[in-house]
Order: sequence, then C-alpha cells, then structure tokens
Amino acid sequence: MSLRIAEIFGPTIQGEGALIGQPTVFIRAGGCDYRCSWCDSLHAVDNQYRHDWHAMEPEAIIAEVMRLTGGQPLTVSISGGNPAIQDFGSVIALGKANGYRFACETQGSIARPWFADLSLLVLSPKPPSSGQNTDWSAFDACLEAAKGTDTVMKIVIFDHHDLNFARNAAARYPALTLYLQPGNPETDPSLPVSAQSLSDRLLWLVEETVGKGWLAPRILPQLHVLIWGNKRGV
Ligand SMILES: C[S@@+](CC[C@H](N)C(=O)[O-])C[C@H]1O[C@@H](n2cnc3c(N)ncnc32)[C@H](O)[C@@H]1O
Ligand SMILES: Nc1nc2[nH]cc(C(=O)O)c2c(=O)[nH]1
Ligand code: SF4
Ligand SMILES: [Mg+2]
Repeated sequence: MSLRIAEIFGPTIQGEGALIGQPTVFIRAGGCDYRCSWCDSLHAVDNQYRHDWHAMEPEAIIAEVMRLTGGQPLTVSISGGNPAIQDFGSVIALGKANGYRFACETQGSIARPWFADLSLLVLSPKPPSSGQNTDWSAFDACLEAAKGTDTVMKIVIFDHHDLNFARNAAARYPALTLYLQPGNPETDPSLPVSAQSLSDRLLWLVEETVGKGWLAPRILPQLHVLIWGNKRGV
C-alpha cells in the first residue's frame, strides 16, 4: 500500500524536543486533519500542495532513507502533516529490519497500532493560539496505543492562553516529560527569520515558566530555525 509523502530529507539534526541535536532523516507525510493558524509546514498540510506529494511504497521510502544515510542506521523522524492519518507500520517494520529506529511527531488526534513499534512518540497537542480543539479522549487513545513506547509531550507557546493550556495538560499527564517551544510567527519560507526575535521569544518563555517557579517543563528553541530559518528540507 502506498503512502502520501510530501518530502524525505536529511541527514540533518533533530531541531526540537527530546531528541534535539541528534542526526536524523525526516519522512514528512502529506495531509493533516488540523489547520493550525501558525503551521510552519503548510506544504505538507494544505491540499493546494498535494500535486507535489508522492505516492510511495514502503520499500521505496526505506530505499530513500538508506540512500540518504549511506545505509548507516539512525533514528528516523516521521512527521507531517499528521502521519497518523496513514499506516506507517510496514515502513517502520522494513526500516527496523535494516537497523533503523523511528520517532514520530503527531498532534494526538488519531491513534495507530504502529505507535507501539516506535522508539519515541512525540504528542504535540495544540494550544488555543492554533485555533484547533483537542479531543482528549483521542489523545488518551494515542497514549494507550503507545503503551511500552517512550512518549513525551511537546507544546508550542505563543501567549498566556497557551501557557494555561500547557499547565492544564501537564497536570493531566504528570508522567509525560513536557517540552515547551516558543511559537514562531514568521513561517513564510521565502522570508528570513530574525535571530533577535527568536531569542526574545525564548527569553520570554523562560521568564514566564522557570522564572515564575514552574519548574516541570523543559524549554527549548527550534534549533533548525535558529540555523536555517524557514528553509525547507532541513
Ligand atoms: C509541523 S508539525 C507536524 C506533526 C504534527 N502535525 C504535529 O503538529 O505535531 C511538527 C511540530 O512543529 C510544531 N510547529 C508547527 N508550526 C510551528 C510554529 N509556527 N512555531 C513553532 N512550532 C511549530 C508543531 O506544534 C509540532 O510540534
Ligand atoms: N531539523 C528539523 N527538526 C524538526 N523537528 C521537528 C520538525 C517537524 O517539522 O516536524 C523538524 C524539521 O522540519 N526539521
Ligand atoms: S497539526 Fe501539525 S502539521 Fe497539522 S496544521 Fe497543525 S502544526 Fe501543521
Ligand atoms: Mg518543522
């Protein structure tokens, strides 16, 4: 069965969350059930870009990952769009047979049995600034499907409403390590990102969390945005 793939790129470094700095290859799935107002990957979300997506068999996907890495095993990052729309079970099985490991980023709106085959599941529920609503029973189903797999939560923060959302999510899921990253409002790939405004937003987030005595979350920038701005394929 073929999958809709927007892009496969790397090796690069994982720029966000628990695996930040680790060499990885990205498999970016095409299509999403959400439309976050600030999505930085619209080319993998919006139907207007679907003609640039490729229908690929699992064998071809893993062949491309192996070509990009020269066959060296690493942790592959499956992102999107929402990769949970599709069945990545065969891709993961084939990759693991060749020594690769898999991490996946999803908003937690659709649960999949193949979550149990990952080394890491990153659940990224969407705060109010996104304009999306979280169905917590679907989120719970994702956690259930990933039982036995390391799972973390990563939340994008633009404002105080988002911080309240993150506090509630943290209280609801105390066992999940929580990563917070500042939201990037400058997502046009044709425009540069200001390094000063990135560090201003990071400083604000540190002051509003650790600075006010909330010591549970880990605060990280989007490292790839610091390095490459909004460039695609990095
Ligand atoms: C593009 S999404 C794809 C995977 C999945 N749909 C999701 O949202 O988790 C990957 C990560 O990028 C984050 N992200 C998207 N747009 C962003 C922005 N403008 N600033 C900061 N993080 C952003 C998402 O919240 C998510 O954690
Ligand atoms: N280097 C790099 N790190 C990332 N971490 C999460 C990404 C994503 O778009 O899912 C991403 C991405 O697109 N590039
Ligand atoms: S859920 Fe992820 S890919 Fe989908 S619109 Fe939101 S940030 Fe973009
Ligand atoms: Mg991204």
